[in-house]
Amino acid sequence: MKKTIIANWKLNGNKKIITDFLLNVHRHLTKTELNSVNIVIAFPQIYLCLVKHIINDLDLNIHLCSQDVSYNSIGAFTGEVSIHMLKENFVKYVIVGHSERRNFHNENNNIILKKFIKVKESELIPILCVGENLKEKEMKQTELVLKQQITKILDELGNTAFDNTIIAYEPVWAIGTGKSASIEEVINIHKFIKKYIQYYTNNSIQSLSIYYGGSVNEKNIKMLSQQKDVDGLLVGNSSLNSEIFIKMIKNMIY
Ligand SMILES: O=C(CO)COP(=O)(O)O
Repeated sequence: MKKTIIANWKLNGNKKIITDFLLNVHRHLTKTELNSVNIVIAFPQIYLCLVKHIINDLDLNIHLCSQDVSYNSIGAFTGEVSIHMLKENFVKYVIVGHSERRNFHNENNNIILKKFIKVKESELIPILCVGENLKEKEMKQTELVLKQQITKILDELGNTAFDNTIIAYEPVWAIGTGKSASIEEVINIHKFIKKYIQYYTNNSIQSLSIYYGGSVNEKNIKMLSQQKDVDGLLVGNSSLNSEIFIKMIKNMIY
């Protein structure tokens, strides 16, 4: 199976920066390289339509991801973007429960569950972000926190909750800090998540992928992507520069 790289641009970029970025990717990666890795980009939602046109014009094998979605479908919800709107704009993946949404927008496990359900119902692929903060890590509560974040969804949706979905382990203390989790930590946690869900669903889970995110860069991406327990990587800061992003993709291949 191809490994995935997701560029999460958060609140960054503009039309020119995004267009130049895609032109550089087109210029510096061969067709074979582009097809060796599943490349997914989460630019700010407002640019997704523009990006789809550029990707089509350049014939780039890149998929679109949204950084968030509303759990409402239609109506008086100022500022929100619905799953239908994302679907109309060719989005394939939707990030749900990123720690920045949890922390800066007070999204709790109930809100995240509602968003997760919306994405699953629409047949887009949800990427559920989970992870502990520094205090929880220091208090050795990582597994407890992960269980709480995951169980909410299992309780509501049952054994098929995570079929054909992605869970991204993103420890909050590793995001934007330059301090990635160690390979051992990543492997252990990914194994723990998989085992916990297998246990909960009596082993009936199908095609659940587990990604890692948190200070992934051009140096550590090779080692991380070579691990069989790591199906993909979510990259913030290091994905903003096309040169580094291209280097990361090459490092995943060679
Ligand atoms: O939040 C992230 C991906 O969703 C990770 O961000 P950084 O790569 O900047 O640590």
